[in-house]
Amino acid sequence: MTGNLPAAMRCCTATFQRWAVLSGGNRAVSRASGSSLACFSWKHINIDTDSNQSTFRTYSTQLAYFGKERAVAIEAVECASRVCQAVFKRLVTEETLTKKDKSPVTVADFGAQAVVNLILEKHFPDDPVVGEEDSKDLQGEEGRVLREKVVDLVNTVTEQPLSSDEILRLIDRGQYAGGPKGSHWTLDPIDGTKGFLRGEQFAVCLALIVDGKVRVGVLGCPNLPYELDKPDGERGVLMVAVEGQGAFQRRLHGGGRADEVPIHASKVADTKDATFCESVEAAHTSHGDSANIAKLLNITRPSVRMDSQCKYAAVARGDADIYLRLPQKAAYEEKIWDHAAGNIIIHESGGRVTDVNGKPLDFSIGRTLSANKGVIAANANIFDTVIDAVQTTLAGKF
Ligand SMILES: Nc1ncnc2c1ncn2[C@@H]1O[C@H](COP(=O)(O)O)[C@@H](O)[C@H]1OP(=O)(O)O
Ligand SMILES: [Mg+2]
Ligand SMILES: [Mg+2]
Ligand SMILES: [Mg+2]
Repeated sequence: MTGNLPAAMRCCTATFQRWAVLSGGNRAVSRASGSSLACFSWKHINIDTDSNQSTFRTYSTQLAYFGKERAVAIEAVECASRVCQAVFKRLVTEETLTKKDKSPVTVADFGAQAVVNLILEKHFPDDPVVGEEDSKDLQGEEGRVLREKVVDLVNTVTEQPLSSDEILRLIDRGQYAGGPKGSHWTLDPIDGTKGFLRGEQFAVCLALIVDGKVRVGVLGCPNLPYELDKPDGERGVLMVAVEGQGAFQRRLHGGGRADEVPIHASKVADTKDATFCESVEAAHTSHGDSANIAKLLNITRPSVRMDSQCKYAAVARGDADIYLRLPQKAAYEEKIWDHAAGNIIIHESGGRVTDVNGKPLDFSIGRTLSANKGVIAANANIFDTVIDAVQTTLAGKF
């Protein structure tokens, strides 16, 4: 299911039709669901429940509760998702698509990173951030046009107007190097930029890493259907997990904590009954290797291709059973912001995640997962069988 085909042509079986809504988007729906920035101000942000709970960051106590972190991360992701949706509504047009103009997603990327960092700084001023973006492209005369668009965007959601220097500073709060000690956040302001531009799947991804391990993760998925079986129903899902506390989904701009329901990875025990998902982009994963792995596992259903960490979301709530991300090049190092939130959400939903060699993802090294190659996620029942098939197929290449 690629973005080149109209949604109606992308499905040929009942399963595919059910899935088309996930991997394919519906521009009309996602436009209609985008909220207007004009009616949104972050002064309305209301950190719900738990925010006054004290939080232990000394992880060895095992008492970490992370109530405030959870609530602040949700608000930051919701706010950034609204920014992205407003940009989509306003700036992505048939013309920008025809011209393959990426400027709307660039504006949204920088705007979303500034907004998340503003909210994190307000509540956790001492926490560094490993964010995907930096302000280099916004500086000087060369960056003026883009910078002005980002500044306008961010100032639509702030209580007081921020100067462009202040906004660049906020974006650059994301330059932390990461590592094994202490606390830091990791942020992908828009994961799945191509999905965003097509009106398909993308995600705002935020996670807290303490002493090298992911403890809190939030995924904002504005175009993900709330219920897979209701393809014409509402879209916009937020998933959240805290270590040891389970994984939950709720409506992205909905009823708050009262709206949360626990999510669980599937219980499929025979891989022949499994559905697997993978990137749309052939540059990000080997579709050839995944077809061979599927054959070994007797999987007959076509793969579901979608952009972004929404693939983790699909496995975490049992819409899919397996996520395969198979290296194309041995040299590519996955980035921590592309996996941290999805990783904890899978673990807390009862699923498992490792790299292609069965090694847990190591978030303690720095900005990249330099000790890992690729990513495999699956429900716990079939995980070992899947890793065996991956190993047989890749034959020690990575
Ligand atoms: N060669 C690669 N292998 C794996 N992932 C990649 C590769 N190049 C870019 N990416 C990252 O994959 C993510 C999107 O993944 P998906 O295909 O699952 O939607 C993006 O964050 C993108 O990073 P970036 O956009 O910074 O280049
Ligand atoms: Mg990304
Ligand atoms: Mg990104
Ligand atoms: Mg990027």
